[in-house]
Amino acid sequence: MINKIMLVDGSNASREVLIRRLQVAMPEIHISSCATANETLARIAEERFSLITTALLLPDMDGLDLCRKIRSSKRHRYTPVIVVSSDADQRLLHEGYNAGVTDYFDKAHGYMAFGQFIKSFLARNADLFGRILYLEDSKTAIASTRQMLEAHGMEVVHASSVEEALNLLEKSRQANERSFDLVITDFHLQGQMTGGDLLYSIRVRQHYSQQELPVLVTTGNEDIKTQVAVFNAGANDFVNKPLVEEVVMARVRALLLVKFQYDTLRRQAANLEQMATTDALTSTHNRLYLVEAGETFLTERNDGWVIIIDLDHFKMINDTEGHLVGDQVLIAMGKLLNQLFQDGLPVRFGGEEFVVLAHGEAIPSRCEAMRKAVEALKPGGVEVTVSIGLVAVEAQPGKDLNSLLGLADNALYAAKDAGRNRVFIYDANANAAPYTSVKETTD
Ligand SMILES: Nc1nc2c(ncn2[C@@H]2O[C@H](COP(=O)(O)OP(=O)(O)OP(=O)(O)O)[C@@H](O)[C@H]2O)c(=O)[nH]1
Repeated sequence: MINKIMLVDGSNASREVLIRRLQVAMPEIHISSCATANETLARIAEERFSLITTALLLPDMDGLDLCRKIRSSKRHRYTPVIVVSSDADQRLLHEGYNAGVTDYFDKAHGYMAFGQFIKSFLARNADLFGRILYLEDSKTAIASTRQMLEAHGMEVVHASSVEEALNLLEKSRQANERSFDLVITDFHLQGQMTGGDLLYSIRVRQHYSQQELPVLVTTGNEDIKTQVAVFNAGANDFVNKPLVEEVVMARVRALLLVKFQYDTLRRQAANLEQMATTDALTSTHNRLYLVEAGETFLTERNDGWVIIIDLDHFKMINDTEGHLVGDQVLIAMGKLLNQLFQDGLPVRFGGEEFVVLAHGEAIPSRCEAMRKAVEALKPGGVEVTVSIGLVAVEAQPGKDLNSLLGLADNALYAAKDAGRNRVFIYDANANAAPYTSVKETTD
């Protein structure tokens, strides 16, 4: 996480303005500042910063020399460094890359633009930190690789055998905890099972795709045959031993990027699906969802019911209390239906009409309880009642959802005709009768 910025500038006035611009653009970020290069070097040896900005002319050192020193430090070797200057183009073109400058803010754009520039830089270069399952059985390799990964902000969980690695993967899946973002494994292990076996289990047995769980293989053998074997086994990529930090980290970041982009796409797809099938006002399902999932829901069991609920004299509520209060009533109705029919499929059918699909012998009595609950609801102090019509799927053999909705609607009209605020059931003899006349058992 980027949360600490070091700002280096020899001029008090300029430092103050730049800090203010950063604070305005990113109030959540902690900003420290230094006036000289030596002060900066002492400070960054003590504390870890996620970004450093520096002027090109400092009282005690050239800004690019400071950058070189930052690059040779252990702690901030990979920390982005941004030069802030008004005429650095030529120098940066010739020397900046070698000195390790990451980017350049031209003061000619004005101080106002500085905060937004850094904010957008951070958004575009968000650091990639992942949880890595690391399988290696050589003690010397474990310590150094772990240290390297942790120095780059990775969380490392080590396993020394394939069995242990598979156990850790399975456990995190079962516990539904944050699973691993990347597996790094040696291809040739001393135990009975090899890195190839681990890959086989991950891809074929546990069905993780290469985007869901990337695997980076380390191998001491770089011949083409081994490379082909590594990829055939389902690895995303490989690195040769002895490991070179820059190479390993470039691969790790590229694979984490694949994984995180895949996670984001999956989350967005799930959100879109949710939005497309949910009624925005009442948070019940919408009509589209009823069409898509209704028939399947009813055929899951043989004791299904189709229920239509209509608010009584809702036009009057709108007319006397206003549409906003009307909306509050609809929201309260949606909440109640979602609560009462968590095991069912509550839907806003349109306007002030709801449909619920539900299973169980006690559905008529649950509808009567719902009617009473609406009476007691009084959302925003408004007295509200509902009329309810329902039909049992079993009593109407061969009827599809559309026809059942029509029959439930007949019962609803009978309830309205009989004076509203009541439950009517459409029975097997094509009669719509009030709830109280029906004998029922409870679930
Ligand atoms: N506030 C609000 N009103 C809505 C919304 N959708 C539909 N309505 C209103 O719901 C009312 C439905 O009125 P009617 O169909 O005449 O039914 P009713 O007044 O409930 O009468 P009965 O059903 O016979 O008891 C209309 O005034 C619509 O404008 C909505 O999203 N918000």
